Amino acid sequence: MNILSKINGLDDFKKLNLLELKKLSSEIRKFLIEKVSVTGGHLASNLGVVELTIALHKVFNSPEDKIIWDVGHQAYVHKILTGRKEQFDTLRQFKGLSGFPKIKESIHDSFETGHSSTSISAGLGMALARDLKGEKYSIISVIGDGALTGGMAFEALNHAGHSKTDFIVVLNDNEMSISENVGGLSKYLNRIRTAPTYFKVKDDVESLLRKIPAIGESVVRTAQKTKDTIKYFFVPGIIFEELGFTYLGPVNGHNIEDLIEVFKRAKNIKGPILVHVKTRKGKGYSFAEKHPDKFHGIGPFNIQTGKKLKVNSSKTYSEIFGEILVKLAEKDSRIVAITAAMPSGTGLSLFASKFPERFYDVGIAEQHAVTFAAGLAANGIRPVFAVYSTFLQRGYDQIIHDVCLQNLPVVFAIDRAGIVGQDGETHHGVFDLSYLRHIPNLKILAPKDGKELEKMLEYAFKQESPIAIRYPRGVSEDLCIDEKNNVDRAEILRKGKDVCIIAIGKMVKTGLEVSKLLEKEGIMTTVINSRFVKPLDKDTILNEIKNIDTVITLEDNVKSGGFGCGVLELLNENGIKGKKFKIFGFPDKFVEHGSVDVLFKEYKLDFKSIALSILELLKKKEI
Ligand SMILES: Cc1ncc(C[n+]2csc(CCOP(=O)(O)OP(=O)(O)O)c2C)c(N)n1
Ligand SMILES: CC(=O)[C@@H](O)[C@H](O)COP(=O)(O)O
Ligand SMILES: [Mg+2]
Repeated sequence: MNILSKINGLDDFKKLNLLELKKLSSEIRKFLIEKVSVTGGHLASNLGVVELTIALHKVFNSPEDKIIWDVGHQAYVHKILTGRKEQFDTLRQFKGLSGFPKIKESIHDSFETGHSSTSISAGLGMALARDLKGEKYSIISVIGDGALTGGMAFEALNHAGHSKTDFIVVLNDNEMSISENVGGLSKYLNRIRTAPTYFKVKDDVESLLRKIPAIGESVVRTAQKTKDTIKYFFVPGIIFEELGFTYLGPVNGHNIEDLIEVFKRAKNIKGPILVHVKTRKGKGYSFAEKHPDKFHGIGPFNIQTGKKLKVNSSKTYSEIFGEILVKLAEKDSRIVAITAAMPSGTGLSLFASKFPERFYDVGIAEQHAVTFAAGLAANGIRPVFAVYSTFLQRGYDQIIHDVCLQNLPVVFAIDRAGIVGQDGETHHGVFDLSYLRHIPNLKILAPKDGKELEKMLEYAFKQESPIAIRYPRGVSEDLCIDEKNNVDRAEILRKGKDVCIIAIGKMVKTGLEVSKLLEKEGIMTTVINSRFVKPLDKDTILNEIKNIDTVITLEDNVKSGGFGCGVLELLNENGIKGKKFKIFGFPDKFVEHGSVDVLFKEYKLDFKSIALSILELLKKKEI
């Protein structure tokens, strides 16, 4: 690591010659593999953008010039070059280096990302602000071919193209989203990947055509009028040209010289430019090149074998969901499944292989996915949209306007609800209970374990109205199962006279642990597994708290507008007064990255901290 060890920031980097840059790219790859094999992280995307990032930083001058990384999972090389390589041992750990761009981490991180397809909108906003202030520098948005499938990216291209402002979009095309990329645009990009590199602007082609006697003026006129002409054959990125961009490319994204040349050219052309760069996801590490999906986001692994280090044999909630869905779909041919570019993460791969004709990967298009599900349901099909809690935030209006207003039987299987861990602020699923609970017609459930998820899914497909089931990231630890108890009622797990704990989802386990700990202190608790966030099982809850002075709720959602607020509303509406009441959930702040256990302790939501808080509460008089 001769060259890398001497680089402590962009000033050192800027002095390197081409040969040194080439060596540096190999050293960076080795460094990334070594570090991510220990901490885990988004390896394959970063291995693919080594030369691209080097060339960008060689041609542009960060932080004056601003680079915006779409999704931001591929910004590790940028972090290395901008003075953060020493922090890589702490990557994605609590208080350590974030896996995404963070303004507080560096002045070279000009905009924060985590969710996809935002970089062009943000870049355009920054470019137009620059123009308004009369300033001069470059703004570069780097977006992947997967992120380009998101609707926002198109909205922004449409706006940027006619804005005529100086703005560069770098399309990092590796033919992959997390899984294989999907859709018509992806097919179009595949076609133009093989075209010769094209550095001229569309107008040049027209003047070239004019000079060919056999073609001449009339063809140019026709070319200007119709889309199906020779002009479209000559200009590979015509879609972008028609939107108002100058298209440059396709360029080999692993050739630093070519990249430097194209970026220099882009820097000097006026108006919006799109540079199409072809890269290979996982480049330089055979296992990641072969399985870019597995190495997209990976836990600690063995570098020699490419195998994950920690293998937990228990099933994850996603796997359980996928398996049950297949069973249900075998019995009911109306059941179909939708994903927005997360087939494996949501556990839908099995369903996709069993029922390819009933499986839809719509790309990174959560809004479309929700309304598409509404359309299917409106025409007699039973869709389930399996989606991470944080990404469903994108579909909020569609849930209200297209699904719930018409009371359509769409099932939302909301994965990664609660704290997800190392991805941090942008990815924790701690808002869903609050952004869903106030929507009329929607039922919201959360299972205490995998077995209950199974029952809840069966229940969901029997409903004639929308229903959301939310469950956490990771493996399910089975608690007790009450065969007689249907999931349409709350479940009483323990009975006690001093405190009533009403818990939802994975916090039911915590509730039981709290209860056992308090019992050692002579405090007897009732523990209710609410199962429903909405509608609450009013009869069970009111009956159980009748003779108990202290009521607490547990949830892995923010407190504001969440499950506890729902219980509080229930008590209020039923005239229940004079009890001590406390909501345990996440506070009104963005929760940082770190392991799930560490974060629960940090926010005093582990069972010991909760038990201590309850003891405090019992000492106090009424609140
Ligand atoms: C709104 C949203 N939906 C889903 C995701 C999950 N996600 C993260 S990266 C990714 C694939 C992105 O593909 P691409 O932009 O081509 O980048 P690559 O990993 O290929 O470099 C997906 C689906 C996300 N971050 N944001
Ligand atoms: C960057 C991104 O949004 C995804 O890659 C996400 O990190 C996946 O999370 P899981 O590891 O929970 O599937
Ligand atoms: Mg890609």
